[in-house]
Amino acid sequence: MADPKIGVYGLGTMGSALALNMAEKGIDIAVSNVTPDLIEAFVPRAEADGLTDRVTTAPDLAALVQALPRPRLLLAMIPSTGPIDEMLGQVIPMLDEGDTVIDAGNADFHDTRRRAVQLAEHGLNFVGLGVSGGEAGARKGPSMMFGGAQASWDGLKPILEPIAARFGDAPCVARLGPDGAGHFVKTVHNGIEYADMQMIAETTDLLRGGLGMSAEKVADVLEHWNDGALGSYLVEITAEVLRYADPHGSGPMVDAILDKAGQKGTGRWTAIEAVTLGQSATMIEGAVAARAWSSEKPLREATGAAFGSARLNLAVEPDDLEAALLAARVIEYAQGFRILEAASKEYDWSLDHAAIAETWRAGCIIRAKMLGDIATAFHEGIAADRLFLAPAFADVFAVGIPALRRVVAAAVTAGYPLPVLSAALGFWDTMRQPSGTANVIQAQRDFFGYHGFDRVDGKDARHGPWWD
Ligand SMILES: NC(=O)c1ccc[n+]([C@@H]2O[C@H](COP(=O)([O-])OP(=O)(O)OC[C@H]3O[C@@H](n4cnc5c(N)ncnc54)[C@H](OP(=O)(O)O)[C@@H]3O)[C@@H](O)[C@H]2O)c1
Ligand SMILES: O=C(O)[C@H](O)[C@@H](O)[C@H](O)[C@H](O)COP(=O)(O)O
Repeated sequence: MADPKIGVYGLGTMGSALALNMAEKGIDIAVSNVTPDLIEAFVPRAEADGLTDRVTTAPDLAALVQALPRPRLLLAMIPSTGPIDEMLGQVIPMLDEGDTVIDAGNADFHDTRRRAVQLAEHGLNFVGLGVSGGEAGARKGPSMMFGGAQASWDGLKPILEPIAARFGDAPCVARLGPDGAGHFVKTVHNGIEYADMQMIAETTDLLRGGLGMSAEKVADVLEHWNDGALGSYLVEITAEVLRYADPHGSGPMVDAILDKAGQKGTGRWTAIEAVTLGQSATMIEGAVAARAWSSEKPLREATGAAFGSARLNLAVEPDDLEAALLAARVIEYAQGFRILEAASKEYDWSLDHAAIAETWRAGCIIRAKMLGDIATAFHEGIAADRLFLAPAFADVFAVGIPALRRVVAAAVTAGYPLPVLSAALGFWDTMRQPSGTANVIQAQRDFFGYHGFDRVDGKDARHGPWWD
């Protein structure tokens, strides 16, 4: 058996899939896990795929480090909170100058920046690798967002490119910047994922609850949309899940699922970073809020009992829903790239937004046809804070905004909650106002707090007459 090129620590859902992907692409690997069960479970899977010759199993972290030739490449696919710090505490003394540790989990980029500094103090490299695509993506080709030194990228590229998803011939992996840049881009990816999932759920509710369609019929509609400009992994899988019947009951499987959404944090982190960077991403915030509110089912039941939960007849056209969702999706990506641009400036990352869009074209959860147009728009020079002004989307908005307005108006009138679709319209109508309402805010702030304001005419009088 040849020397392993890389070690994989953590053989859970993602780690085991990524390891098999590497072995399948001809990369010799060593693997281990904190508990032996997942190591034992991994071996027969490697055997079943005919990959045993590529795999060295190690009983624990120390043996895994020993199994790796120097300079070592050690990839961890474990929870990126406490467990990664625990692991680093154990492994740093075992490693030698020039070795590299890769955190491929969903880490908070602040932690990644801190860990990069920590390892550098020991002459070690730390890479924050955002990995997207779920289990299937990890196994057959994920999208990967690399944050770390150029030298680390040069060393890992021969491993990451062969295992990555491909859009045409292009591998969906790129070095996006130093230290936390990769994990930050992955976090925003997940924020957009939250907003897209919520928008599709809101639209499904309008089609089922509002237009009385069966789950099967909605699946037909989404499948049709997926053949068009809305083509994307999330529209595709929503159509698929709507077709499943409940094996333990009767009716559609989705109706057997409790309407309380989980969240592990990346959406929340995106919203927090956006606000901190002065880039409020209302669609992502709306999606995070919708998940949080969904967990308060008893309160929703009590409020419905107290004030009625009935919804009125909904008068919308399915074509309007399609056009509205498409326009809202452009705004959702635009809000995402505004956060990325703000962070790029704040942390001096010089993010290449076209490369980010290209990395998201295949393998990841938010992969969508639209990402091709987005990448082209950036190559053609659109600024990252105004993707919605790209000529490629002018027609989308010409049709989609009036449709979105009709959909939101009808839904609001009929009592259908649209935290994310309505946020899209709120953003659009705010950004297209040359003169907004902030003058009143400035007057109020000055009135109660002497905060001052700038005058339209530029005159040097920063406080109102209420102070005279
Ligand atoms: N699932 C996804 O769709 C997905 C996609 C992209 C990224 N991610 C990220 O990938 C990482 C792994 O997720 P997963 O879905 O593979 O989770 P998972 O199936 O729950 O596996 C977690 C892995 O971490 C190990 N582990 C847990 N606590 C540990 C500790 N204190 N020290 C060392 N190892 C520990 C587990 O080993 P034991 O089971 O033996 O404890 C297991 O190997 C997470 O950061 C997650 O956010 C997940
Ligand atoms: O890109 C991906 O492969 C997914 O986004 C992945 O990272 C994971 O499934 C989410 O983090 C789940 O997040 P929630 O549990 O917060 O929905």
